[in-house]
Amino acid sequence: MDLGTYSYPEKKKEEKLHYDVPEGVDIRGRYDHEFAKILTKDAVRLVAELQREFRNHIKYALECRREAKRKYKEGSLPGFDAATRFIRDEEWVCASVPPAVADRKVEITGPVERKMIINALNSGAKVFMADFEDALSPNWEKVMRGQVNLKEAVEGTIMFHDKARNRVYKLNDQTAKLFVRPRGWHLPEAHILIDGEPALASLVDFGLYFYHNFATFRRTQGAGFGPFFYLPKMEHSREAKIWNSVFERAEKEAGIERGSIRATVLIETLPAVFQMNEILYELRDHSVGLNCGRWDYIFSYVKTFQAHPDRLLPDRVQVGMTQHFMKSYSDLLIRTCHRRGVHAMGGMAAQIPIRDDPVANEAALELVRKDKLREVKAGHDGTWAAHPGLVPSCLEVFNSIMGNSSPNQIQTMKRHDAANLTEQDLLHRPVGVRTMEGLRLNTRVGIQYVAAWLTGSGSVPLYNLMEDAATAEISRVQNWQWLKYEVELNGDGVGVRVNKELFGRVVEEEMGRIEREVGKDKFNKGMYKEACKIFTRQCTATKLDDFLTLDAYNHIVVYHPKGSSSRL
Ligand SMILES: CC(=O)SCCNC(=O)CCNC(=O)[C@H](O)C(C)(C)COP(=O)(O)OP(=O)(O)OC[C@H]1O[C@@H](n2cnc3c(N)ncnc32)[C@H](O)[C@@H]1OP(=O)(O)O
Ligand SMILES: O=CC(=O)O
Ligand SMILES: [Mg+2]
Repeated sequence: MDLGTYSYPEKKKEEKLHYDVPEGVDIRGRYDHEFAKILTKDAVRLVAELQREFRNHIKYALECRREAKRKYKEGSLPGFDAATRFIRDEEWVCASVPPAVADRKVEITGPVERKMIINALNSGAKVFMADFEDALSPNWEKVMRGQVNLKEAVEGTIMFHDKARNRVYKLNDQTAKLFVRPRGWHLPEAHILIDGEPALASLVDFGLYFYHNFATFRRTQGAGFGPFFYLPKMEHSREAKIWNSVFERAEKEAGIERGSIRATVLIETLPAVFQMNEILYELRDHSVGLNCGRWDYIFSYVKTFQAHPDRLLPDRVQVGMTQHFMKSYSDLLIRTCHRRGVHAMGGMAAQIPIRDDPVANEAALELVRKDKLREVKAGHDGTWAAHPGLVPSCLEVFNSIMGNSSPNQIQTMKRHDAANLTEQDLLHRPVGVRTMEGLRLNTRVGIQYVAAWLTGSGSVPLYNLMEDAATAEISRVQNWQWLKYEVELNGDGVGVRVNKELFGRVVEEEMGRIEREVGKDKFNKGMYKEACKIFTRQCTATKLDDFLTLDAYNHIVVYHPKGSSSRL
């Protein structure tokens, strides 16, 4: 048994080896005999077929996003769509919840890394959301190893040998149920070319995982259903409709019943909050709820209102779930999901355990408990935990309100009171102040996150909080917006305005602080200077980049054989 260490083919041989792919497909990622077991001709054929069938729909959906953005930039506000009022008004429900995932009180999340997968599946959480998205830096090695790891996880054979600690990790008898989050529609997988174009990362992650695991998963985990997915960053129900068609196509290909695949959609963009019924409607045979992706939601609020200086956010730390627009979003999500018979999942508190400081650790845990108590009392059926150390507390809070034996509150917390939430509630201006420390923290966190991402870590602990692509995006777009409008830092009492000169000084000083904090050696060996360049450019660009990771992705693409050209 291979315990997580891989023997690579000799260099000379490696260059001659290549993946056996179907016509029209070219794989530019490094050859590895483990990856070749994932990139089989039939598995890649499914990905290629999905891409050929859906690429134009996806391109159109992305074009619609750009068109909506143009309107918001001209002053429009997102809102409910009059044309789909009938979907919101009529009574209908989604397909019933698969018994295997009726209870989702606590879901742990984490990147698709071997040790993390084993720890997460063993954590005592009901579900593990294995992430190719916010928590992963999607370089070729991570993405492909992630697929290898998930296959072994579904087969139940996954193991890891931590040689330094002489510790072997393997699965317990009882494990969490697996959900997989593929990357968003906007991201390419540059190492796979289909008909000369980069593959759509969502379809690569979905297609390869589905192909290799659907049969085993349905037998061992899903009790006849599955596989299960989380779907990120959608802005409109037309995007959910594409996913629904992708699922139907995959089910047909696999010869399994329609409605076997189930997915929870993250409501994590501002436009999508006005489309929750419509999204569930499109996916009604494949849905298993919605989730409050609070961090991307805040990012999306800034992005949507990038040209609305009257809607600037206060410091990032002040934009919590008790802000009126955030509370309204969570209440409406619960109301919508329960009316349609599916789970209303809560989101991620950013606090993580603080190992070396019991007092600070207890304070962090208390913040998490408070957040979870608010969620369960509001009617959420479950929540996310970033770390195994948080799972018992989250579970205890949910059980204390729901009772150990109730799997969810779908039928008991209808939240009729939230039916009257308006566009004004959902767009309510956030309250709070902006400070120099807010600007500094955004900068310090943003640069360190990008540095980690460039070296292969998509989720990192920074200042005792979990940081991932979604939280880092808030830091980036907030700096951009403050710079663009030269806002006054009104919380410090000194009335300083943010401009390029001030920002330049802040970047320099914060780079100095990072160097002191991480140490000269780590700083010099790391990618902090490159990260600083990327982050600073994005904060000061005239036009706001849609995603931090799109630009940064170009820095982690490695073609094989080396030197072959990029077609991104
Ligand atoms: C906005 C969103 O999209 S949220 C969802 C996406 N984000 C995430 O999924 C973040 C998930 N969390 C993490 O990645 C990690 O908890 C981090 C990076 C924040 C902190 O990780 P670490 O610094 O390794 O934490 P720490 O040192 O306390 O870990 C202790 C142990 O718990 C494990 N662990 C920590 N987090 C997780 C996790 N989420 N899943 C599984 N195991 C975990 C570690 O691997 C380590 O295991 P070991 O004792 O066997 O070696
Ligand atoms: O994906 C979750 C989020 O909060 O963003
Ligand atoms: Mg997100």
